[in-house]
Amino acid sequence: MPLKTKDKIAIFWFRRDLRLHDNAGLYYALCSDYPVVPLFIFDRNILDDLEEKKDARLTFIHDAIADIRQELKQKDADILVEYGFPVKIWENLVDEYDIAEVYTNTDYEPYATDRDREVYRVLKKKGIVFKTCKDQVIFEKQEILTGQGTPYTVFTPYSRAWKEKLTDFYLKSYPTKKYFGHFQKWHGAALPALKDMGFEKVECKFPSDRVGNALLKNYAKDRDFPAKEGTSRMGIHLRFGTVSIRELVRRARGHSDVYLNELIWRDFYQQILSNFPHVGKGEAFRKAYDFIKWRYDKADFQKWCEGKTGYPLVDAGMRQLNATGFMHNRVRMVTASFLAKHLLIDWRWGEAYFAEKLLDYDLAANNGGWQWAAGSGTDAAPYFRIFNPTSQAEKFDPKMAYIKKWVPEFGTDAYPAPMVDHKEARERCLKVYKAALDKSNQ
Ligand SMILES: Cc1cc2nc3c(=O)[nH]c(=O)nc-3n(C[C@H](O)[C@H](O)[C@H](O)COP(=O)(O)OP(=O)(O)OC[C@H]3O[C@@H](n4cnc5c(N)ncnc54)[C@H](O)[C@@H]3O)c2cc1C
Repeated sequence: MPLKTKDKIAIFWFRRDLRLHDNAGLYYALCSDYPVVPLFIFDRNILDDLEEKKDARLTFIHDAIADIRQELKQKDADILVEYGFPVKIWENLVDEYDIAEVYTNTDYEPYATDRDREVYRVLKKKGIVFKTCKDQVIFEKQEILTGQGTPYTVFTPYSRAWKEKLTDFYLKSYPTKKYFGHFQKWHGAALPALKDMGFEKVECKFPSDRVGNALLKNYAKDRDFPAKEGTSRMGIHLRFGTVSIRELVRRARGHSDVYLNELIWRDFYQQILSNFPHVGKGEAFRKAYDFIKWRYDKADFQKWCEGKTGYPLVDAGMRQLNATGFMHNRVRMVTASFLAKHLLIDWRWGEAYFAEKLLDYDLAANNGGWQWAAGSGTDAAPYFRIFNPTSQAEKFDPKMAYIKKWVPEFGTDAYPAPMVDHKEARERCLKVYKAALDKSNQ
């Protein structure tokens, strides 16, 4: 049966939480007094900006929605899937259906915050309650503060406070399954195909959504070596919410403190973005670093993008990124540092390139990682500590297995000479950074 316009319903709006299990907002919707209709919007404000029409992230999202739909069908329920501009879509939905309440999970990115404010206005005009829930992080914005009531800007004390506050209460799973009978019973139209939205399905194997015991056991010793499969590849699942952060933290606790720490980094950068929104608007966390005279050299940037810098670890990383949409964390740090410090190219160019390519792209973590590498971010190592890409390769890829995989011509005449000399680039960087910081002190 189709969705009837006279039924009074609650809507649960999926965004970065594409799962039916352990989902906070969905749980509260299912506990409301109204039958629940799930909704997903393919958002043209985001999609229209994607130049690559074979974007694997779209395939991932589409697959996740199809899985949700499949599960709902077993309960005689369905999901409303729209394509367009969210505010406009909501204006239509409130006219068409008798909506009592709307539930969703908070999305902390600046675009999402602005969009939700607009949607709130549309709903309010009709007297519809809009409830947002914490789901994406363990602790949000104001939950972990210093003794002075200010946000932490240094990771180590933040992580200590985070661990002190953590109790089982924050990790409890939301038992949505118990309430699956509260979905509205109806059958909708087929999902819009990717090609109807101007995209193509990408044939690729996404990482599993499971983190095995062996991985957690060896994580501390293996995670820094890009040739090993030593990290969990949970990035894309956490980005789109196909895995619950509470579930992962429960797995990490008691198995790997080092892994838990990485999950805390994720919360840390989310709260930085919420508490210091200027970082999400193209500004350095430490304003003094915006005095740096960057080189906007397109040809050099292109060499970096293509993995043709003549520094094999940097090149391997960039080629892994271009070919797979993934880059190992250690190599993300080295490639980012190389762009900002060796090439003195504005880190924002690199940030944008990663945003386009990474399957696990997340504004808060990406911006945090880039600003860390450029020295302008939180908790930064002093700017004069500059990664040496050659010694990083010797230390973390000692048998050159990673390099040989991605840069097979390394060691032959076909491989380019280093595009900058490490020592000279280092000195140039120190000079330019110092001049900027001196200027900001004037
Ligand atoms: C320049 C730069 C850009 C980055 N861009 C992103 C990004 O767009 N999206 C992203 O999720 N991570 C980003 N990171 C952090 C990190 O590199 C990735 O989270 C990690 O490599 C993903 O692989 P994994 O899932 O196997 O990680 P694992 O090592 O298995 O870690 C598990 C999870 O912990 C979280 N995590 C781990 N390290 C960090 C970190 N430093 N900051 C925040 N969260 C972390 C991620 O959610 C990750 O999936 C970036 C790091 C740097 C230096």
